Amino acid sequence: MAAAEFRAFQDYVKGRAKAQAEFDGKPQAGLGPFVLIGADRDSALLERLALVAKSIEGAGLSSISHGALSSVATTPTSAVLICANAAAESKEIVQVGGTAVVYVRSSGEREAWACDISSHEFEALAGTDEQIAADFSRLVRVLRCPPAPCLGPGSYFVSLTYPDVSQAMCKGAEWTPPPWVKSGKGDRPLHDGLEVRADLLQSQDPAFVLSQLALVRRQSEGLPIIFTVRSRIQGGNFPNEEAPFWQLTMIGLRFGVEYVDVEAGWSREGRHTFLAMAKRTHPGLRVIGSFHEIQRPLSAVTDQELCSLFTECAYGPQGSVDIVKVVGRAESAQCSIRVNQCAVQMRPHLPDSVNCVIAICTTEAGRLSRALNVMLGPTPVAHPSLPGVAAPGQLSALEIEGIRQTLGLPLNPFRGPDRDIDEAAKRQTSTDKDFKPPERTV
Ligand SMILES: O=C1C[C@@](O)(C(=O)O)C[C@@H](O)[C@@H]1O
Repeated sequence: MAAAEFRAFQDYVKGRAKAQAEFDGKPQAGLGPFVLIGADRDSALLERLALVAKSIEGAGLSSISHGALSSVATTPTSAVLICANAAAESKEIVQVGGTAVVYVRSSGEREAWACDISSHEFEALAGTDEQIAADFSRLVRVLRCPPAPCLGPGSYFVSLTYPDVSQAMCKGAEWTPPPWVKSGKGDRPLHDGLEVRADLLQSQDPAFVLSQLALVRRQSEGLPIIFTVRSRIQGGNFPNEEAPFWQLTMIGLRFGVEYVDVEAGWSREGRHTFLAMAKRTHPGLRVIGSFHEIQRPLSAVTDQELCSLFTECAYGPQGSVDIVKVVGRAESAQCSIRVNQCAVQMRPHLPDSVNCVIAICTTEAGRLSRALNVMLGPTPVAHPSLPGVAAPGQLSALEIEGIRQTLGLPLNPFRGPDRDIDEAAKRQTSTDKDFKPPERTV
């Protein structure tokens, strides 16, 4: 990691430094120049991508210069600085706050020197110039532009459960979006976001995770990526240890995901430090503050405890959490109603930065909560073509709309009639899928 803030956070995670970053609510203020590094053989690619970065409205990049890494300190913050083959250079760049150093490469081996001195990484997957430019623009926007409108009520994001997403994506010249992205009619994307559950991937090796993210972004039809690392105690498959969680979450930032999920079960100090760093260096990033209260049934959680979970999810530097998500474990339909009511009650007391709330329950008894959540915030969903559901009781968007219809609730008022939810889901339901809960540790 090269940018000063990234290095400081890595040191913090390794226990070598105290939390120090403060976030002043003006994330743009700390941005430095935008640096592209890469091997000599990729210099034409670097030149092309510098032009792409410069053309992005709102990114504040008005010129391109060429030079050595050591010239970063004197490069204007409005410049894209191209440093081809910076291998032999000093690491002075680590001292320059707010500077994004993007390691650009065409497919192939990652070079250790470039990984070491970069804060971000862009692999240009095979494809047309337009496809590569579209992928790169997304990284630039997260790093330089204000965030896109936040996912909100009525929207659905699919929780991907592939151990390897290449199972669902063709790697050939003609990239075909999978059915959880594009409807049979092919007019508009079916969902509003794609959640990459890094803990469910077959490997958490940085190179593998980065390549999975690159595939998803290429196939996403512009849908934002939500990057999640869920530990076992939180209903996922990752160890219940905080430092490895931050390290893997940093891989999501390194790639340039649009949303990151931060579980409120981790230490306040860790969350505060991470959020301060992440929001300062990624003005386009959105944060979902989550809590999974699933080790005990909701009947064992008092109203006061349940309400305070919403507040805890919003904890962080001012303005840093965009969405609050509380997940409980239901034993009856009553639990769904309770979690929903609690969300409605707490909503006005959350910080202004919180755009919306997600309040759902796991288990089959909790399905009602998913149908009710449609009015509160984005709803995580399954899809029949995925290998399984991400949580017990998770439903597809079509199933959720079906429940609303059956119960006589207003059909999703945020989705126009032109928005086909899913043809494939009419043939098979997500409930046919097996869910193998990770082993319980408590
Ligand atoms: O937090 C959530 C909610 C979820 O656990 C569910 O119950 O649908 C599924 C997860 O993938 C997601 O990150």
